[in-house]
Amino acid sequence: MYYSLLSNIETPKDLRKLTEAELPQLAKELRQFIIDIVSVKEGHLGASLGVVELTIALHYIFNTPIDELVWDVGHQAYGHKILTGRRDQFHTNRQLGGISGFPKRSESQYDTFGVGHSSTSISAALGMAIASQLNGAYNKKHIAVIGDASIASGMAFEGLNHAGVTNANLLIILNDNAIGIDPSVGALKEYLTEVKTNKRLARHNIIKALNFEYTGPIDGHDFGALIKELKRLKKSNGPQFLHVVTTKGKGLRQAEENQVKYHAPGKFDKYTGELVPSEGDPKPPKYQDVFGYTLVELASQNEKIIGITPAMPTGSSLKYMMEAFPNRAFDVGIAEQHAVTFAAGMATQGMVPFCNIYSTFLQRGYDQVIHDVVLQRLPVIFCLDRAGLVGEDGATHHGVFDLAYLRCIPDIIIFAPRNEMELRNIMYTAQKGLALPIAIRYPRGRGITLDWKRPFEEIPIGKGEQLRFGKEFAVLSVGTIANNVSEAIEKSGFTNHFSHYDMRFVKPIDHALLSQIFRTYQTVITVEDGVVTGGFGSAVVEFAAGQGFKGKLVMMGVPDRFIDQGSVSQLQEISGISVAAIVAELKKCISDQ
Ligand SMILES: Cc1ncc(C[n+]2csc(CCOP(=O)(O)OP(=O)(O)O)c2C)c(N)n1
Ligand SMILES: CC(=O)[C@@H](O)[C@H](O)COP(=O)(O)O
Ligand SMILES: [Mg+2]
Repeated sequence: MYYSLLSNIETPKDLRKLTEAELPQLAKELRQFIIDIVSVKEGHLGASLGVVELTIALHYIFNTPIDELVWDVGHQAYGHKILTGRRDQFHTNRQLGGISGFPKRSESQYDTFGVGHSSTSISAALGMAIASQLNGAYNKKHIAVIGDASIASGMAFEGLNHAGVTNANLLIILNDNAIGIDPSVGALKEYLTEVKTNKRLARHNIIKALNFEYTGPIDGHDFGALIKELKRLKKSNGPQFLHVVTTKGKGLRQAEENQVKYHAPGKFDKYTGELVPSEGDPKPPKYQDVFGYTLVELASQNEKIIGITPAMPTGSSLKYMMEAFPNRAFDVGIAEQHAVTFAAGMATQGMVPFCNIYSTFLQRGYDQVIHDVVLQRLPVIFCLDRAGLVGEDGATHHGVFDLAYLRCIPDIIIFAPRNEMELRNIMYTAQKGLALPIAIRYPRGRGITLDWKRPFEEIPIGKGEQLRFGKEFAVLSVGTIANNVSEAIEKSGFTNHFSHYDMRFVKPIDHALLSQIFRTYQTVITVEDGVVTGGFGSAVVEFAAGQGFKGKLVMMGVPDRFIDQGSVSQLQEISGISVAAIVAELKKCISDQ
């Protein structure tokens, strides 16, 4: 496609030179540009297609970057990036060394706030707005664009509650497409549906009740309606709320019809919209599916089992239990804090809650883990998907902190399966009844074997395993990074020199096995796909110090800095936990001997 208008836009100043009549043509080009690139480079699609008109209208009417625009989550900000100086870099989106898939302050002055996790936009924009007033910048507008799923989160309510008693120059735009990644849930979603279909409700508008000037709902694909309303809102002050209705995936038939799949569809044909089929032999299952299918299997045997996900039924594969046992599986919306405490409540009643949360998103429910679950020794089973380096989502999404942030809590069991069978077996073990809560962390992506659905076996709590015997050195790992270690030992050329232990449990760590290791070896290497600071290796080092170990300890793990986006193998290389990096360390042990 020839981008007659888009190719002339370097910044929103160029956009503002267009006539209103030219905006629909620009929208067409911007949509096509996003499709052209995302179809081959992958990324989030539906959300950005849905806000093309809104993005153009906001930069057209408001004086960005002086007026500050905050995108919630940020997965819908591709159009914003392309219109704000990053059109020619957009083909590097989410790749190593390229631009981030989310707004990022260090990337552009138009990215006013770094995002990736949801529901922060109202608080951030309110902070900016009140600070602007304190700084005497009374005419600056602060705009938060938030989706219907993200506004249902506790943080968003906290921001609304505060904003409603201020005179901040804050405009909140609710981009209501009635879907998150999966269909939106909850009473607020039902309320918004009624507002859209039954205007009588407007008299009892909850947003007005919170002291906002409310307008809408308006059609977010209609430039006439958008421009008129934004011009009006630009002139008024105080907390304002504009309810905009859009269609996720707008402009690509398949993306409109299958909004869940086209949230982030992978590669697709830019002309037909059809997904590019994955080729090759049958593949081992994704860990999320091992979790999802195993939970259904266990739930059919144990009626106390409950499944909980905060807004990720597809990503976590809890959807299988939601289909099989709709009364015992809950999507609670983007509400990690609630999900954790809801699970705690269930546990007090003798239920067996499996609370599945992406490792990175559990960070939001940290106090709930400590105060509501662990302090009360409630046997909640946390399944932390997307642990370790997740790849192209980058720094906001890597699940690398969990071992460190959980390990410092007393009375919690922490386990990382080495493969699919271990994930199944620890789920089986946990639902039989543990005296303490347990966190089971496993990575994004696929396992290692097609033959994963084997009979259940109980896993002894707190016991590690020796996988390989070698005479000189001990390598200790937890979780699936064991596969890198095994491969590295094979490739090192010194297989007889290295013992390999899968410690399995970071807490309680196997003291008997560690004692034996430190009595036997003078060099011990730990490997983990989490931060070295405070993680598994730290636990081993603390133990060694307690034993007065005088030999050499090497800790391999994610270094003490944020890791940006790239493929998992690229990021493992950067972090020093790739097969090649481990081989190099093993060879060094040999040469230092
Ligand atoms: C705290 C947190 N939990 C979960 C997610 C995963 N997530 C990313 S986008 C999304 C749905 C957002 O839906 P909505 O706000 O309606 O925006 P839309 O995609 O419809 O534009 C979810 C659940 C996240 N980014 N942050
Ligand atoms: C924006 C966001 O937070 C999600 O869309 C996330 O990118 C999903 O990650 P997975 O692709 O690993 O499910
Ligand atoms: Mg939505």
